[in-house]
Amino acid sequence: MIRAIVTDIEGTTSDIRFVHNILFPYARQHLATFLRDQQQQPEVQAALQAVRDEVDQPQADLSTLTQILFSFMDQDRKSTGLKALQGMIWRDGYLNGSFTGHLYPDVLPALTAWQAQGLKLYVYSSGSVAAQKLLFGYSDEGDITGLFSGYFDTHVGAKRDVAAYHAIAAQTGLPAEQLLFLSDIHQELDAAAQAGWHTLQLIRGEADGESRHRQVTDFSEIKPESI
Ligand SMILES: CSCCC(=O)C(=O)COP(=O)(O)O
Ligand SMILES: [Mg+2]
Repeated sequence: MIRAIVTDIEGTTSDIRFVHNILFPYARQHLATFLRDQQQQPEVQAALQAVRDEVDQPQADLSTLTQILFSFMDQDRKSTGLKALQGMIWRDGYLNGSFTGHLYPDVLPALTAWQAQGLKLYVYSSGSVAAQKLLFGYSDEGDITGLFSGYFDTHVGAKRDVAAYHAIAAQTGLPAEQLLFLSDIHQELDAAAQAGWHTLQLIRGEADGESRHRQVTDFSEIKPESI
């Protein structure tokens, strides 16, 4: 029996075009100014140090780090340091009303119903936990963060690594067979399945012919009690 649902964001709860056409360009546009003005903030220093560690360049200065971060963005690299900085930059965008966090219309009704059934809800995204809370806190449907019991990002591991799903299961206190992971990316679902989780793949756009996971087109098709 499913007792908790863990959901991905990009391509699952929210349109990939919101992330790639709104969020990522906003971070790119403001990165250099943000780093110049905020580099002394402890959370910014910690993120920059994480980038130095990631590329093994302990002496890298701000100019070098800025170029590295631009190249990470070009590659859509799921760098923990980059993701932390993007989240800090997006905060201004949410607060000044530049955008709200996209939610597919089927998401909030389903999450609300699942919570009412007694299921615990969690988020697992490559975006930082702070960025996840912003997206759901300033969503198209208002602040829906109260629905979630917890948030996970790449600090537990990469989304294609089996170990990340073991770590999340341990933190929820539930056995793998009581956990359901929702994602649009079959390699992420492969890792969750290898950890013993149930999986469902969201097909919000083009079909994924290589997937071995059960597929649904939106959250209204998901019946946790029948899994
Ligand atoms: C928190 S919204 C931004 C998501 C993000 O930065 C990203 O790289 C997409 O990650 P996901 O794991 O949700 O596909
Ligand atoms: Mg996704």
